[in-house]
Amino acid sequence: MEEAPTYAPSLPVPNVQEMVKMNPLEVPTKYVRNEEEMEKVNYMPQLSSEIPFIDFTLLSNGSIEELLKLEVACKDWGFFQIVNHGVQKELIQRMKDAVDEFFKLPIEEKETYAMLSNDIQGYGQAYVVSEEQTLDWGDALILFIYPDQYRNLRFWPKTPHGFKEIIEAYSSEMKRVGEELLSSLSIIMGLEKHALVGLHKEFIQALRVNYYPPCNTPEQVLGMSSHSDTGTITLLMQDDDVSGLEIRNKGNWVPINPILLDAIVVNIGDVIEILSNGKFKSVEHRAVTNKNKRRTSNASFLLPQDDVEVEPFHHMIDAQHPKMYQKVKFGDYLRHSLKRKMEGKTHTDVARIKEQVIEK
Ligand SMILES: O=C(O)CCC(=O)C(=O)O
Ligand SMILES: [Fe+2]
Repeated sequence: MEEAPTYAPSLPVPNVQEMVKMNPLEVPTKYVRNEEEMEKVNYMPQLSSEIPFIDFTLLSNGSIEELLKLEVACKDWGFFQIVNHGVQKELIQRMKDAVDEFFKLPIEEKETYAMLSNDIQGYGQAYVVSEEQTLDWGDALILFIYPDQYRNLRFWPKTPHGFKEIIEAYSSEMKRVGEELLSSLSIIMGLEKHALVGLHKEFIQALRVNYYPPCNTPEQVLGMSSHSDTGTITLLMQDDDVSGLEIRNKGNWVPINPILLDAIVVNIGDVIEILSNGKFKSVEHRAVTNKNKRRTSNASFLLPQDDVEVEPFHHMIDAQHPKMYQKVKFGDYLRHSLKRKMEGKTHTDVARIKEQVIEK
């Protein structure tokens, strides 16, 4: 059986949780963003309530109304929240509790799962490619979950007890929900229901658990730099009561607050943007931090295999919608993005035809 391929190296950087523990008031200059990057002038919290909520059960049953909502969400926001998804509340809570317990472990124990210098699985940070780059105020645990043979159990925490089984059960639910969403996405792209799942043959699913410690001056730092997700779709679970996720919409930053417990935040990745020839948007997003509260989130990424070729569907190209992207091999595309710092949508350049303007 084939093991997971290697993705990309990232430079070692300090553990942020530990740094804050030792010196809670200090914000080293390596983390301080310039004002332009923080862009608080374009902060539009009042738009937050317009980000669509979609009933997953109705959607899966083919409700035209929900399919239309999904289409609007993918075109106008690139993000939506799903409710009524059938993932047990108790399982979601067990996942959140286990994540909390893991990050509470002493640093020495967490570091037994530290990323190696050549790849992104394990505990640490990704996307750090130069000594000069401004660093994110957060730590992460990245694991490959599917296909099964991509799992490297060396990086799967043994504490808290049962974490492995919780991750497996939780991820299997994210896979179910994700694949079902792709059926609905196929329909709104004018394709046969199983087309997108078929195109991927077998998905890769990766889990990224994010931990953002509190920051004494949250207006100066970012928990996660602005980026768009490179894969097909992402399913994100946020903390129940701590905000931090912000998304781009018409040049503004709009927060997605956890107002409905257990809602899953879904976003369209670059693969869907390319396949749909730009009709459905892979939207830039970032995480901000809080002064007194730590925040966690966990993201399940559904990605194509390395050898899958991605290019716009013919039927989505016409005189009004000229071809925006050229064909890319997903493995090359992903590695290209992992070799850079996260910087909005700049990594999508390799796939874009000519110098098209990146919408913000
Ligand atoms: O913490 C968040 O809300 C965002 C996480 C995210 O964008 C990611 O892991 O790709
Ligand atoms: Fe993301």
